Amino acid sequence: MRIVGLTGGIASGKSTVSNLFKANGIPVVDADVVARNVLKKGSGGWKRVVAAFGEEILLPSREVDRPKLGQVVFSSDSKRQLLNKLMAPYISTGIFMEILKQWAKGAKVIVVDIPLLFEVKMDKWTKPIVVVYVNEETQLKRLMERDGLSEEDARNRVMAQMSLDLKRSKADIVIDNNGGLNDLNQQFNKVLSEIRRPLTWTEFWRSRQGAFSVLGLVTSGFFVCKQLNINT
Ligand SMILES: CC(C)(COP(=O)(O)OP(=O)(O)OC[C@H]1O[C@@H](n2cnc3c(N)ncnc32)[C@H](O)[C@@H]1O)[C@@H](O)C(=O)NCCC(=O)NCCS
Ligand SMILES: Nc1ncnc2c1ncn2[C@@H]1O[C@H](COP(=O)(O)OP(=O)(O)OP(=O)(O)O)[C@@H](O)[C@H]1O
Repeated sequence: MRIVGLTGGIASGKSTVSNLFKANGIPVVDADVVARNVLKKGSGGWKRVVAAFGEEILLPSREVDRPKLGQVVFSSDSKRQLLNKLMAPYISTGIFMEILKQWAKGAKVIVVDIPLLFEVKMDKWTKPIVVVYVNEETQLKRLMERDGLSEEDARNRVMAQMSLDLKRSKADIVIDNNGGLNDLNQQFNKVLSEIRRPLTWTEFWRSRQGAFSVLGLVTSGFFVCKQLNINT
């Protein structure tokens, strides 16, 4: 199985690109969705986060008040690191389970959309790595417009991540999303044909089909050897 890593900065356009992959029949595992699920009321992640940050981060429904927790962690490095530490095991297990589900369904190529792919060192599990790049001005403008944030809050969120220039230098494929959606679509089509190229042998053995082929080979090898032993 080919596990494509999709990353970038906050509001650089990862979800927009993810939607293009989905529209073309490529399954996407979204780390933000996994992170949301592990913070649902009553879950293990929720309990640890409430124990560490207190009941003041809860809504009357006792679900986490996400904008409030965002305010807390995006204005303090130490609090963000604490949240990351508490949630990391739940998020990585959740992502692994989603990948496993796709493997069991027989998917040959999947995309894993992880904003913090490099920061949490999950880049070693994905190849190729696609970085959706924008310059800081476009990033801040799109972030402020989409989430209704002040410039200061938007800058805090951008600063909470590895710089996009550094991420770009670590990419196998860069999508420059400074232009409009037509431009993005054209670049996307090239990326799509790149990631749909035939699997390498290593990727093939990692797929469900490859694993069953190994099992089939081992089983028939066993019976052939047994037969040879009987006949000699
Ligand atoms: C702080 C929270 C509650 C704010 O929720 P909110 O709904 O406002 O934002 P959302 O989850 O949609 O995230 C939006 C974007 O913020 C960025 N972001 C989220 N968490 C972090 C973080 N810990 N460090 C840096 N950037 C982050 C990502 O680019 C993400 O795509 C939430 O982001 C969270 O639980 N973060 C910790 C989990 C995490 O690390 N998520 C990233 C997945 S790898
Ligand atoms: N090429 C583009 N032209 C104009 N607007 C765009 C373009 N690409 C994305 N956008 C807009 O920019 C905003 C951010 O994009 P998107 O939500 O895809 O980013 P993201 O990287 O997934 O963000 P996050 O890290 O917060 O999950 C959205 O409002 C989206 O509609």
